[in-house]
Amino acid sequence: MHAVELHIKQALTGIYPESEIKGFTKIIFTEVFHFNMLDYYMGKDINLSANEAEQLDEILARLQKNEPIQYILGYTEFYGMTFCVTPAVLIPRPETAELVSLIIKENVDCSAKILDIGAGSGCIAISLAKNLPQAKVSSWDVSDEALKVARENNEKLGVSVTFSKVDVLGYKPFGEKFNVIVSNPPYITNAEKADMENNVLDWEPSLALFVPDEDPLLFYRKIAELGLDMLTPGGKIYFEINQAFGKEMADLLLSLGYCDAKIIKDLSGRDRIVKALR
Ligand SMILES: C[S@@+](CC[C@H](N)C(=O)[O-])C[C@H]1O[C@@H](n2cnc3c(N)ncnc32)[C@H](O)[C@@H]1O
Repeated sequence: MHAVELHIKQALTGIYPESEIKGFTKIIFTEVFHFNMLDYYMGKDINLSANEAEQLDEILARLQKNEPIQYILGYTEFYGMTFCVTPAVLIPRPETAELVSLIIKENVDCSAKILDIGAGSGCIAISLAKNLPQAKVSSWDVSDEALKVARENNEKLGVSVTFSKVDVLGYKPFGEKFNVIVSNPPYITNAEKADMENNVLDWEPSLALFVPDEDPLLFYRKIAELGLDMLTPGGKIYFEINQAFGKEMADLLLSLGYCDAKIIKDLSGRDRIVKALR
């Protein structure tokens, strides 16, 4: 084993499983120190300068505190693009890419007006804007820090999503209409915290994650009610959902007067998306 690889292993053993340590090692070698992948797999040794050795120890100290590697690197991949991420934004998840894929597939031919509620890094809105070039995409978030990251990504990735500071829970519609509304809002109940990993609980923004136990559908209900005013007739609403509430979500949309509500499973077979027509 490389001396550096051994050093990483010793620093992280007992905190992470071996497979995850191997993943971090590969990222550190190839993405941080730009070591050639082939050389890495061939077992060639890696020589670090004094500065690089110091940088490695800083990274290991952060990993020892359970900080997600994406925040340490400052970026992550989503939908074939590199998004800046900071602890002010949720790290985009693969399930969310499935939501983006579905919306692109179902709206490919139209110059839709799309509203994304809860921008975070901007991953949904920016991926839609990039892949539906005729669409006009807007996105809201209540967090100034998240909006700063989303706007930076918007500029860096060369799209023109309009990001605005809006508290959706207090929003009163004023007549603006959209063809598509999408949201991946906070949806984890406090009761579910016990099952969550420390790297999420200690590092990702609570504002992006949690809803009160007594009202887990708080954001969905408010956004679906807004949709009644803000969607054009036949307009579409798409939500990423808590797997525990698929049926409740479909029932909620039908009770509000939406039609054709469908629950869609993610690649792991869990209820993950609900969509309906206005
Ligand atoms: C689950 S994260 C989703 C982020 C991003 N869309 C994604 O899929 O990775 C939810 C986002 O909703 C935002 N949010 C929380 N409360 C809000 C509110 N009252 N109004 C608008 N946005 C809110 C959070 O700041 C967070 O960025």
